[in-house]
Amino acid sequence: MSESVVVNNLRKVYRGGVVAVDGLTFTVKRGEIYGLVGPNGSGKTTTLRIISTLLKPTSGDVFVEGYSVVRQPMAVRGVISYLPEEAGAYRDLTGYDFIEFMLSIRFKGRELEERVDEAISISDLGEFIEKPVKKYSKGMKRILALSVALAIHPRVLVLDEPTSGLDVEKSMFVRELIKRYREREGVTVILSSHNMLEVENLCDRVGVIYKGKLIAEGEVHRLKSAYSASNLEEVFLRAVKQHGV
Ligand SMILES: Nc1ncnc2c1ncn2[C@@H]1O[C@H](COP(=O)(O)OP(=O)(O)OP(=O)(O)O)[C@@H](O)[C@H]1O
Repeated sequence: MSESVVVNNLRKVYRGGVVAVDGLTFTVKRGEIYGLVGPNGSGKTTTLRIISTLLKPTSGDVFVEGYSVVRQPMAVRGVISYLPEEAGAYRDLTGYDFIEFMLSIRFKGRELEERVDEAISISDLGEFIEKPVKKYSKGMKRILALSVALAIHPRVLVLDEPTSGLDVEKSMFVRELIKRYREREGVTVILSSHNMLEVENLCDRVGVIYKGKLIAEGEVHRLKSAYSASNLEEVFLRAVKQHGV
């Protein structure tokens, strides 16, 4: 597998002096599902927003499919889809109108029709697709936004807390979608999550981030054995202790 996303000595200091990301380096292989885990405020969202070109790093760089987020942000945008944690949809639009509007930014004519049909099929929202988004549950809104992100056919999919606040059924639906899409399209996925169990089941590798630094990284079973831990939460606690950060 070759490299798809290369995060290189990334640092982000917000105005006011908060160091959100502090020398982060990691690589995600093409077709891999990579999970960033860490507590509130550890720098996950900041990192994902930089990868998606929504935020500029203070120093360092990220290469997405070979394109630099600093020097070639437009090229990066052409190969990436980003699902923010609070992926909103305009309340008064129907699900169908939302999908069509979002996809019309990238596609036209016949291709737009095909992508809209694909997003509707991915979302599996049945008759709700014709109802206003304000009638949707949080899970349905997230699935709607994810179906647009997938119908774009990105080479890299960036998902901030894709299942946070969703019930068991909707979380499973989202996880299955991500897995299926990776199998089918070979997309690279980077996601953040607080749900260690979910990350264990979904991700090929994880990066444990704490105070803007990567303090452990690897396949979950290897991390568990390296830290003599029975689950990822224990890995995290032992890594924090070991690194003394
Ligand atoms: N726009 C901003 N201005 C100043 N500080 C910020 C800003 N956004 C985030 N921060 C700070 O940067 C740090 C990292 O925040 P970030 O949202 O990246 O963490 P996170 O790991 O995604 O947290 P969570 O799990 O709660 O979403 C925190 O201390 C946060 O308060």
